[in-house]
Amino acid sequence: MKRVGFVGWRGMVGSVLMDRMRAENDFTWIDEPVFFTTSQVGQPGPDVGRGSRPLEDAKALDALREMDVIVTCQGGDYTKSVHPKLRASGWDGYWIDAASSLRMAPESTIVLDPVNRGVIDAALDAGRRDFIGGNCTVSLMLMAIGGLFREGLVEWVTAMTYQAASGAGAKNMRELLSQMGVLHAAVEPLLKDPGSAILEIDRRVTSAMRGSEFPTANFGAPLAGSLIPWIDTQLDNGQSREEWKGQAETNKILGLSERPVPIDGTCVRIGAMRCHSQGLTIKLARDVSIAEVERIVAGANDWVKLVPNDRDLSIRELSPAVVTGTLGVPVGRLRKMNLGDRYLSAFTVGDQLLWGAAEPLRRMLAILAEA
Ligand SMILES: NC(=O)C1=CN([C@@H]2O[C@H](COP(=O)(O)OP(=O)(O)OC[C@H]3O[C@@H](n4cnc5c(N)ncnc54)[C@H](OP(=O)(O)O)[C@@H]3O)[C@@H](O)[C@H]2O)C=CC1
Ligand SMILES: N[C@@H](CC(=O)OP(=O)(O)O)C(=O)O
Repeated sequence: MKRVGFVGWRGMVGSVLMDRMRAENDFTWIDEPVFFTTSQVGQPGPDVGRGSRPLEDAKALDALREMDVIVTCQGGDYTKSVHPKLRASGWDGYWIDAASSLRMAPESTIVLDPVNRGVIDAALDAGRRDFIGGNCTVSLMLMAIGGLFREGLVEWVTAMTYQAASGAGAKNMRELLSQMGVLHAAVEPLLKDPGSAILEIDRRVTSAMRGSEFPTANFGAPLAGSLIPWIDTQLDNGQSREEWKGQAETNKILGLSERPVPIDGTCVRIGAMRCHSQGLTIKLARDVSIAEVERIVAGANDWVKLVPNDRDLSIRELSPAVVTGTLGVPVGRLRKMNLGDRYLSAFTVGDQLLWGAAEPLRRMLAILAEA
């Protein structure tokens, strides 16, 4: 592959992408990686094995037009401002993007190749040029239960999510930790005394959380010791945009837009660092045994990991603390519900910066290199 331009490579998602590309030796098959920036033009770029070159201007269309592929993790505003101008100028390179702005555009393909390689290949054959990473929650849900969709077993899904601070950005991760620190500081002396009254500890924690000094500039509300039941903007139908993405993106990823599978739920921010968890209720298209469900789920891709519905295993393996920083997507708590034989309950956890953001982009670049 000739010239590949990287925009947004030093941000949080971009850094995870760079780490994964280094780990997989992906830079060895790129003739000329070119690093762009919106704020550090001329400063030394990263050394990915052939010395550092000065950073190029990410808004300079002439420099971008030289690229065969552009990979951007810079964000939606950048995409909205640069992509249309590049395409209008006749640039016909491949655009690989982490941001949501272009996902639902008819010309775009949402990439999650362990789940929709066929859709990606058909798009390439049709001459498509825009390949966009999916929403983290959607991608992680499909990595977990893609096998059930593939077998046509899903009549509908509700997803109740437990989403990490990282989905809101690096500043929010810092704010979560600052909030935790303030809460701890408010009760540190009492914690050291095993005889102190727990209700006094709780009173001081609540008072700190509600105090005007509590750091909430980024989340707008306490997250440590609490939760926030809204992610992204408000839509007229009462959904949050994050909830809307569940059905819209899943069906686009799977190529089911003509007969969409209904998907809905409630998306909630919790105090995890970078793993999103989801409690899923799935109405099966027909009654299938749990053993068969487990076989289908476990065999869907190389990263999904079936966790037997056992108390100790669930506590040990279905947890953000265990999954964070890994590509594994555990799925467990699989059981039929009191609601009836076709109602399946499941719980899954995944790193939202890996399969939720960077990994599908890295793999799309690799697919282009193979083509
Ligand atoms: N966060 C997430 O979970 C997900 C994010 N995305 C998409 O990816 C986009 C980027 O998200 P994210 O990586 O969180 O954004 P970041 O804020 O971490 O980085 C975006 C850009 O900010 C600039 N920047 C300014 N100051 C710094 C600094 N101190 N350290 C690093 N970069 C800095 C960099 O651009 P420059 O070099 O030009 O200054 C960087 O590329 C999002 O807008 C979203 O569209 C997609 C899926 C998940
Ligand atoms: N909205 C997601 C993160 C994200 O960036 O999503 P999207 O790529 O769909 O904008 C979250 O807050 O957890």
